[in-house]
Amino acid sequence: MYIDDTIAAIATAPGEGGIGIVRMSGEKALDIAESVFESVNKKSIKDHNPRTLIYGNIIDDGKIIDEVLLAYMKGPHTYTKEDVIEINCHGGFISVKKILELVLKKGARLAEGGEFTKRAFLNGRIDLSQAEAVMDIINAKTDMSYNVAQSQLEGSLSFKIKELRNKVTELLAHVEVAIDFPDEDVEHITYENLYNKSKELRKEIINLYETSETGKIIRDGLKTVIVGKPNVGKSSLLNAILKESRAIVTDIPGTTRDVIEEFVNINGIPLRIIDTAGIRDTEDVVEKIGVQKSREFFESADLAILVLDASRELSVEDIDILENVKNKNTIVLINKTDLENKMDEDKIKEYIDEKRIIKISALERKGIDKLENEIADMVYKGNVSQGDSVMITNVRHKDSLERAINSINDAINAIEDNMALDFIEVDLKNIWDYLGEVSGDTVSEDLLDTIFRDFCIGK
Ligand SMILES: Nc1nc2c(c(=O)[nH]1)N(C=O)[C@@H](CNc1ccc(C(=O)N[C@@H](CCC(=O)O)C(=O)O)cc1)CN2
Ligand SMILES: Nc1nc2c(ncn2[C@@H]2O[C@H](COP(=O)(O)OP(=O)(O)OP(=O)(O)O)[C@@H](O)[C@H]2O)c(=O)[nH]1
Ligand SMILES: [Mg+2]
Repeated sequence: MYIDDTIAAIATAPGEGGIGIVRMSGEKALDIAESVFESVNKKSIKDHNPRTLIYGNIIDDGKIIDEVLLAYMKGPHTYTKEDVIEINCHGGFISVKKILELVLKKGARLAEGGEFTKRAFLNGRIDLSQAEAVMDIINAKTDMSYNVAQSQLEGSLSFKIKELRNKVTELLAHVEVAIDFPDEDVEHITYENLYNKSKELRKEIINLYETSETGKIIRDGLKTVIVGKPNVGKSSLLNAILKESRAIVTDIPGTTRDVIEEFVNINGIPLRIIDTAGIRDTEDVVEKIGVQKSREFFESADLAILVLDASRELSVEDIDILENVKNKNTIVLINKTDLENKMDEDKIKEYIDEKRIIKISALERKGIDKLENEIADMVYKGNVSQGDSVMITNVRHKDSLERAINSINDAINAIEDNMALDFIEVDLKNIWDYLGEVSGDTVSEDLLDTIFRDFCIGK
């Protein structure tokens, strides 16, 4: 693919900072840079060694805009494989904005989100899963999500997909030979061979697919909603987990009106923890909206933490919420265990597995570690992942693998039914295509646009 325009964007985060970077990529990057930059030694950019920082000024209409360091990287040995110019100017809002406007005036086009990385993909430096990993690195919330993304950027997933696709190619070759040179003996061996190899391949794809459950949580976080009736200590729990006084805590029921959302790292799992308004029937208009929101958040949660008050008897409201959570991923916390116990634990066990009932005191920060361990157990299901094996973290990849598995099931059924080899060939080609969606070998232009649109500007 030939790309002929030159893109520009601010690559650093907006705001006050020591240095800001304006970045350009494309055929005209060097010419545009030459037209706005004056090095102190008066030599043009191209007469300096590429990939060295050149000290000088950005000039517009004879006026100095900013004192900068400029780098010229000559394609194809660059991030995008095109000519790249980076201008390191002073940070803050104004300098970067002025320099960006100037290079746009000189013929560059404002880059779309992720467009530099998209070019790295289109120009063949990295595959699509690596490009997506770049974004995951930027968005990583814990060391573990970072490590998985880093390993994908290095090509761990690309390599695995290549390996799987090579196996499909081998199978296809067998099938094609048998189609081209029909012979009963050969055909018999082909079917048996195909059957065994297809089953091995299915196992391998399924193994990879199954990492996606944990993988998604490692990348996107576990949406965890704290629910319960008013005054049981939900906000106190949030504060205890965050180790800071984030939410307002009072002894007045109905204190929390809106949802409060924070990220916290629990044994490597990014937990999106959400404190909600206590659920009860109320005439207060504001509180009513809060209660409605609590219910909505609770519906879409990956994990519900139901808080009960140990110093009171189980009420109708508690039981009502218990009824709602019993079919979900739920942990029940019996809070305020520092006070005299009035809670009938046996009754709770009728709704929730005993293992998922934990006694805590949010006030004294007791039992929080037990809660954290239980969450980690639920996510890792015993097999603690360090995030160093090949892992599926991206829903798009998961969906493609699912399609590949369906096709290999079709192929295996076709072999079992002794169907004509042409049918099996079609299934195998589908597997090849679906696996190729992960690496980006077989994706449409539209899909690429949707994928890169979510990236940040300047990446
Ligand atoms: N200033 C700056 N910092 C940055 C980046 C950048 O583009 N600019 N990066 C990104 O945003 C990341 C670094 N990633 C990069 C990846 C590849 C190449 C590159 O030029 N690759 C060539 C040359 C390799 C070589 O010298 O052998 C290639 O692969 O052909 C550059 C940066 C992080 N830091
Ligand atoms: N003794 C004791 N008191 C607690 C504990 N946890 C919370 N409390 C107290 O219970 C009261 C209510 O706490 P909150 O955290 O505001 O309760 P909430 O569930 O968020 O209440 P709403 O926002 O109104 O739904 C406060 O007075 C807390 O200090 C605990 O473990 N032990
Ligand atoms: Mg509260």
